[in-house]
Amino acid sequence: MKVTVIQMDVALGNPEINRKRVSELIGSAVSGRGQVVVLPEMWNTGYALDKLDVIADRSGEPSTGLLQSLAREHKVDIIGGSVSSNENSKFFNRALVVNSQGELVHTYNKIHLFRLMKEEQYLHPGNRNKPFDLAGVKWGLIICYDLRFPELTRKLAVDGAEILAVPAEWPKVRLHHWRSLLIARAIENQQYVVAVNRVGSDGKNVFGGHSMVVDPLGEVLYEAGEQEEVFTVDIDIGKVAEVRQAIPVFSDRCPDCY
Ligand SMILES: NC(=O)CCC(=O)C(=O)O
Repeated sequence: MKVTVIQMDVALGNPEINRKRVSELIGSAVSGRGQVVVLPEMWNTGYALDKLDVIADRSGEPSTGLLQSLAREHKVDIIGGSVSSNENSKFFNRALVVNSQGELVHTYNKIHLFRLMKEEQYLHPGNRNKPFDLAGVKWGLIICYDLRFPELTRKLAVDGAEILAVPAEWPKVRLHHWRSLLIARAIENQQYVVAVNRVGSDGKNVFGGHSMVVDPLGEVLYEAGEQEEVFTVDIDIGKVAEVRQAIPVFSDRCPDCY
């Protein structure tokens, strides 16, 4: 399976520019190659949280419709990172996943809201997260700060996830945590990790890029730099079962003992 990561800048508070950019990047980078494409966190608005009543999606639109038509047009599955979405005046940081037939196959509202970027003042947290099927593979998806809560990723892996997608807006100042936690989640859960960070600045934070794909042994298969970049990595999903058989963490774990 080929996974294409779109490491992009996000125009603060300007969904029109961001939708245009996402359309261009998906169109030019992946047209006709039959891949899973992954976008970063809050790519429609960035963290313009005080303007969400005007600029956020309403019930996932227009972002869902846009991703559905791009998926159909380019015949790609899209893990559409996350977008700010207004549900009856409650705002969520919501992940959207559409398959290549243009069907919305998964949504997830970020559970752990990040106080350092004031999310808890503007957004409502999600309260559930389950794996989903895409391109014949079982995926888990968490959003950015969720990465610091290993029990969430472990539960997704116990429930069957073989690959973890991590859309993010992770500041450069904590890149060391980003890299270390992504590699740790891959090793401890013996799964691939596909992590997509944004680049650029929103005036308050400079975002670090370093999107990466990590294999189930914790080897970094590709790591981007700190500029916009689109890259594709071949994933051998059979490696998940191989590693889980070689080091049987999932049969040796003892949740009743701790
Ligand atoms: N957007 C986020 O959730 C940022 C999380 C972050 O920066 C962290 O250090 O955790």
